[in-house]
Amino acid sequence: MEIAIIAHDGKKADMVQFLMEHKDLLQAKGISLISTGTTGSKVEAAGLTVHRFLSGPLGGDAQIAARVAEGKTGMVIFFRDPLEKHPHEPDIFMLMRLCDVYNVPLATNPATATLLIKSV
Ligand SMILES: O=C(CO)COP(=O)(O)O
Repeated sequence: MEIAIIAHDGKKADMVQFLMEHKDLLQAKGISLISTGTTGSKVEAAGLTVHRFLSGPLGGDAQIAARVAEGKTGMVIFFRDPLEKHPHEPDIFMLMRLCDVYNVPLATNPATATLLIKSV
């Protein structure tokens, strides 16, 4: 199963903590991870293998949205920062919208992500 990992800058520390807590499970289940560019470097630093797409503001969210639409990505874990403005907001909403269009599980905070990852 392919899972997308994305975090806004203000949430990257939370994402790293989440990954460290669930690293064993992610590796044991043979999950392949994909990520937006800068988030991907954090995923790698956490000791996990990940395929990195472009940085979010440069089209990375759109690339992952396309994979959701194509049926390639089965879950999206996207720690959004609700207290910041983002120049690529249309891409962010597109990704979330396509998760709903294609009924792909989407977690936007650590509490939901923890529940979702335990169900894999
Ligand atoms: O902006 C993002 C998600 O909308 C994340 O992009 P980065 O992982 O490149 O910081």
